[in-house]
Amino acid sequence: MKLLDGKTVLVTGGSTGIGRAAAIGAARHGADVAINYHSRDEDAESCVAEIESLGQRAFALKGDVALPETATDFVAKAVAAFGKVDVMVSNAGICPFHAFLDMPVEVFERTQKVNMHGAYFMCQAAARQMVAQGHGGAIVAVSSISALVGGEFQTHYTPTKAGVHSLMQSAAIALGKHNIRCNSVLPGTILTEINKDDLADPEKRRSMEGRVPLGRLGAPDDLAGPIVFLASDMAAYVTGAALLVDGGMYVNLQ
Ligand SMILES: NC(=O)C1=CN([C@@H]2O[C@H](COP(=O)(O)OP(=O)(O)OC[C@H]3O[C@@H](n4cnc5c(N)ncnc54)[C@H](OP(=O)(O)O)[C@@H]3O)[C@@H](O)[C@H]2O)C=CC1
Ligand SMILES: C[C@H](O)[C@@H]1OC(=O)[C@H](O)[C@@H]1O
Repeated sequence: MKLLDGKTVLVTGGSTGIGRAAAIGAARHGADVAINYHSRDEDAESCVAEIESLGQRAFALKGDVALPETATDFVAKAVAAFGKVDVMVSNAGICPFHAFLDMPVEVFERTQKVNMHGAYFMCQAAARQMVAQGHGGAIVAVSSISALVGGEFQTHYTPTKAGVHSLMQSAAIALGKHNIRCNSVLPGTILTEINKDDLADPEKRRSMEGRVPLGRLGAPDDLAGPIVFLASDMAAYVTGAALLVDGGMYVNLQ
């Protein structure tokens, strides 16, 4: 069964990792897909090619989500290409691991701007378009297990993920009257570019794996199903929710 037949889905950070898996997952479920990305031109083009090979329409637009105009431009180009916006998957994010006491101001500010401001502007631009269309929609934001727990080298990052989770709760209230649903997914540790260097340390990797009851770290595709579900009409009465997708890592106290 295809869950997103005839829908138009926008994904930020779609060149690689979780965003790419979400974009291709949406296409497998019948959606036309627009991806935003920041620097990986070849990966973005190969994502578009993979979506087109599934028989769906797709395009990639390069832009920095930290800037409000990237969001308005992305939504406008999607409307020009596909005629409408049904789903926004706000996923783009960075996590430059760094100690707290000597955190450079630029690293702190850039992380806030990409992860938090980026999510805000993208979700707002998509919501404005959905309200104008008048037939509802769905927003899925990629938060994190880190919205709920801390990280020694993530003091700049975890508050942005809590912020994204909170943004979905408030947006669910603001947009419910327009039948626009807003939910977040909270991935655990998923093997992507964002943590390649951090998990190159075998001891760190073993210790993270050891915390997962399902016995393995996640793959980007592990997020595709939950994101497609929350984007789809199967989740028609789900809004303001947060779905942990972490192999059980969060509940594993002892
Ligand atoms: N991997 C994990 O363990 C977890 C990840 N997450 C969250 O998932 C999301 C995706 O991360 P993940 O797939 O792991 O990471 P990746 O590094 O694999 O992918 C990040 C994506 O975001 C894009 N991006 C980065 N900065 C910008 C920017 N300024 N403007 C537009 N796009 C940008 C990248 O584009 P490009 O590469 O083209 O520059 C890329 O497409 C993030 O929000 C992250 O916080 C949450 C929990 C766990
Ligand atoms: C980048 C990290 O490996 C990853 O990011 C998150 O949000 C998770 O909590 C992991 O720490």
